[in-house]
Amino acid sequence: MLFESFQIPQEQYESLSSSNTHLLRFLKYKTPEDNDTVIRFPSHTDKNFTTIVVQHDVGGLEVRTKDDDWISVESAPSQFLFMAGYGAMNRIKACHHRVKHCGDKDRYSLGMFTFNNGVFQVPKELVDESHPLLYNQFDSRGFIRFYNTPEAKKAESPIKAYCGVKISIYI
Ligand SMILES: O=C(O)CCC(=O)C(=O)O
Ligand SMILES: [Fe+2]
Repeated sequence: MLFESFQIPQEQYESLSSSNTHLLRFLKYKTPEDNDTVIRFPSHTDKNFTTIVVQHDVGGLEVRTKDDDWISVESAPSQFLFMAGYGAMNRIKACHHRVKHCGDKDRYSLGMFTFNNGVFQVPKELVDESHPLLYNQFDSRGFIRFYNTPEAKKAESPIKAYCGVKISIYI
């Protein structure tokens, strides 16, 4: 669906979408000991390709907008948040998100993390004069290993630090 929305022909994305691995993770956040609002999962972007999160009963998930405001994602049975993980599609930015959890109830959420296997390359349909190539092709598993290094941790954008296209200006 994601590739189709950018009018990428099926033969182009088939190899990308057929070599994915999905990880379904249940998360439980115990009732906080004090009653102040607590950041339970600090702001981050995911290191996989895309993520779907659904919250059960207790909300708290927030996403950061391009103006650096935080907006909360409603917790409703029919509400799923679909977000870009490393955001190497050239057009879609990685989604910064966090979890704030307060009150007197445990919080449960369910996340489905989709990983690319092998080498990821920005589809050429997403590169043009207004959208120059931002990322060199990279090994998705290699990026996961890089993500836990001190270099990635101090980078504003781990994916840019790993495989961002470096622009040289000659004067
Ligand atoms: O628990 C949530 O709502 C989000 C969890 C999350 O962001 C993560 O596991 O990467
Ligand atoms: Fe996350």
